[in-house]
Amino acid sequence: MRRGSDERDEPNDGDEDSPEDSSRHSPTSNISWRNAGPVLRSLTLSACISGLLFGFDTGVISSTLVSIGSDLSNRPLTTPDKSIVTAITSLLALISAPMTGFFADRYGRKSVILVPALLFVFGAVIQAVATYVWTMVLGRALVGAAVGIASGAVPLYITELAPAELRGRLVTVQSLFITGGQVVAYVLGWIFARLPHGWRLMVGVGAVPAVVQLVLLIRMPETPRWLLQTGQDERARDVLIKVHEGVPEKDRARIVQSVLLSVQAEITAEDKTNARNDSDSSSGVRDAMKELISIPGNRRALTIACMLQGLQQLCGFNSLMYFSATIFALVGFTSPILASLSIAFTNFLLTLVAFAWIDIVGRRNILLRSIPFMVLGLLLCSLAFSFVSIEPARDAALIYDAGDGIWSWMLIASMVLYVAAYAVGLGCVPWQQSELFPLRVRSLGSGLATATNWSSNFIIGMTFLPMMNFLTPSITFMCYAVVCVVGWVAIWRIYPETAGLELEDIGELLKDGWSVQKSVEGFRERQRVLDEMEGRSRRSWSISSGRMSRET
Ligand SMILES: O[C@H]1[C@H](O)[C@@H](O)[C@H](O)[C@@H](O)[C@H]1O
Repeated sequence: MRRGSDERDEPNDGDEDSPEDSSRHSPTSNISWRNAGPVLRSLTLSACISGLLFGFDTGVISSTLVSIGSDLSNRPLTTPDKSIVTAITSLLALISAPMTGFFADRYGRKSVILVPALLFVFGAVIQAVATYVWTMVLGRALVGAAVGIASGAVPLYITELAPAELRGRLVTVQSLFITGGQVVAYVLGWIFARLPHGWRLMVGVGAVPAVVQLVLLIRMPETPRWLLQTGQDERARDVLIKVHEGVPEKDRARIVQSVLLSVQAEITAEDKTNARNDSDSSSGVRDAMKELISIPGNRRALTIACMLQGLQQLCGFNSLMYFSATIFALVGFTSPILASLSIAFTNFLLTLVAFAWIDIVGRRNILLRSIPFMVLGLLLCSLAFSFVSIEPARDAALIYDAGDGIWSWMLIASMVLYVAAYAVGLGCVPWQQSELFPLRVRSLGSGLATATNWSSNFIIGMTFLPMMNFLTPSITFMCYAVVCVVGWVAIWRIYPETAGLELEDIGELLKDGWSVQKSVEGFRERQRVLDEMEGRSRRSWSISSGRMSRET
């Protein structure tokens, strides 16, 4: 595969630097997923259980609502009951997400993953034993608070631990767990719905992975960046050595030293800025907030991170996640849950493609190439909806398909196209948010970007059904297509390629402008170097095994 090519004309942002500039600090280690080493793998996996719970708890609600019957407060759920039980999770997530920054700086990155793991356990148990609507709401609220914190803290933890070449992939493991959790939720919902009071099992089962995560995480280390920031240099070095276990020993010392030096340089520079600002500073968070907004590089990082997170939700994806079964039932599918499982499953499968490509093709490139397919999928949906009339009267006889069922199938095919394109790009790339921010404002910036994600998620959840009713389904899907087009232009103009760069270099990149052109050239250069290194190691392997082949 050709690596990292971005054939489109890039907007010229006036950068004069040579392409090598943006890659020169990166201690290219040629580390790969296969030689990532057990420490790095278990770190990622244990952190990502939060992703599984995030996906599970957001996916399980649709089947839960239809199976509760009169088990809560001795009466069937009313529409306001259903709305509050659903919305409280996103609401608490959007309130708790910005707090991640404060706690992550003060108590460490690992602690802010441990707390949501506990909340997930309590939330699941409270829901499973709930006998009143308000107890169920309390359980959903705890789970929401956990999802909000974990969704920002996990990418932060992994971003700060991962070697540059693997960062994109390792953060994408979280997305794999989220989408996998959604598939599990749909399948379990489908199975448990047949049992009496099966919904209690559906929600209670979420406690199991949370307990596993608590046990695993207790033995995991803090991130080297946070350790250095809090003066624990030796521990930071030890963690870095473990993380780079898969790298040949002669390179490892050089890489660890280089990362240590660049983080320390960043901390020193930040200390100087702090000293200058000390006279008018009263609180850490206020200072960090001031720095985030007033320093142009930080402001750019925040704009990009919030733009991507907003776009991830405002493109309308979760309207399908939450309501696809309802849509498929309305257009006359006899097995709407199965049809909606196809949406969740496509989302999961194509996230695997993102996992394979994100560091090779690059974040920017993957978005610029996948969003046009989302637009196509949405326009086809919109077209199909104009030939399938939906009657909210729930009477199958009133469903009218001008093409004898063809348009209903066209609808599901175009939704699958849209979801596939979403999963490859927009479903994952925004979660790379933490890499955009310099150390001092990283946790705050990530928390705010996560809050943007949850606020936009809340907006879509609240507006989707009213839009379908008042604007028609055709126009609703057209609106999402317009959001995607606007998003594409914004990405093309301001999102530089960050794949393969050390965290400290990304800060440099955004200092003097959006640096799109420079970043794309730097990325191509890094890919060329990696290709050469790969070629060299393949050649030396062939020589040592006495099989020098022509191909190398
Ligand atoms: O990255 C995830 C993923 O794409 C999920 O499928 C979606 O439901 C979430 O909202 C999103 O944040």
